[in-house]
Amino acid sequence: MSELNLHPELNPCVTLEAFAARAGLEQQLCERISTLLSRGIAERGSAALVVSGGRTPAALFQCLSRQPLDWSKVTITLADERWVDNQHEDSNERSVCENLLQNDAAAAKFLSLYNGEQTPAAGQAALESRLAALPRRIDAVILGMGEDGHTASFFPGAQELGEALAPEPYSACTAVTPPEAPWPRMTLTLPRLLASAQIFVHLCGDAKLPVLEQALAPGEVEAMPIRSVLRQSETPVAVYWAP
Ligand SMILES: O=C(O)[C@H](O)[C@@H](O)[C@H](O)[C@H](O)COP(=O)(O)O
Repeated sequence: MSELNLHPELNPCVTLEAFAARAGLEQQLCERISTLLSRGIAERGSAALVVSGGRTPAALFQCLSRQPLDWSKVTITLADERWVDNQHEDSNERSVCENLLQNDAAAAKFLSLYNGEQTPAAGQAALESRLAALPRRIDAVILGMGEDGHTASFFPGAQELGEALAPEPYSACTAVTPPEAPWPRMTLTLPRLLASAQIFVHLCGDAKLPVLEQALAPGEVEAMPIRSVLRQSETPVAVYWAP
């Protein structure tokens, strides 16, 4: 593991770490998340974990699923979801069920972002109520990043991006129509994601490094919405990258 020195004036809330291999990244990230969840259980009797979809986290999920903690006291939900049912190959919930809700972690509670309404907008109010069951502060949030600089479903050019990033009026989730990515989405909002003890940005592959470097450089948040996470000063953010 080594320092990633991609930008001199790095936000003091953000750390960047490069790993020689994905296995080393996944092991460290798995241990840190396990520690955060165990601390939440010890302090409050329960813990909450927000994970992302996409291709990157499957091996991390499998490592987490074998962590020996009291998963029956952990609630897991997604940072965002494609508006498809959980049997669909593009469903993030399906990936969580197949890779994370297994082994020891099979005992965890999962809070689905998809509720069968015709559109995310139609399902938003009911989901907002369901998300109220989450603790005020999430113990750990795992985010990914697309090569366009999106994270969760904060897509550049999405007409709902402003609503997803706005601190007020508060909402925990919002519907998003990505200009290019498939499927309408439901995403947790930035305020909901930032109300957490620790955010991890989990990146793999050489293609993600220049995108991260550009995201850390000056520029509009709307052009690379992951900047909203990298520039805030409320929540510690650890960026982990492996080739
Ligand atoms: O629903 C999604 O697709 C994710 O939540 C999204 O934000 C993802 O984290 C990035 O697109 C990275 O995806 P990869 O891990 O596949 O590169």
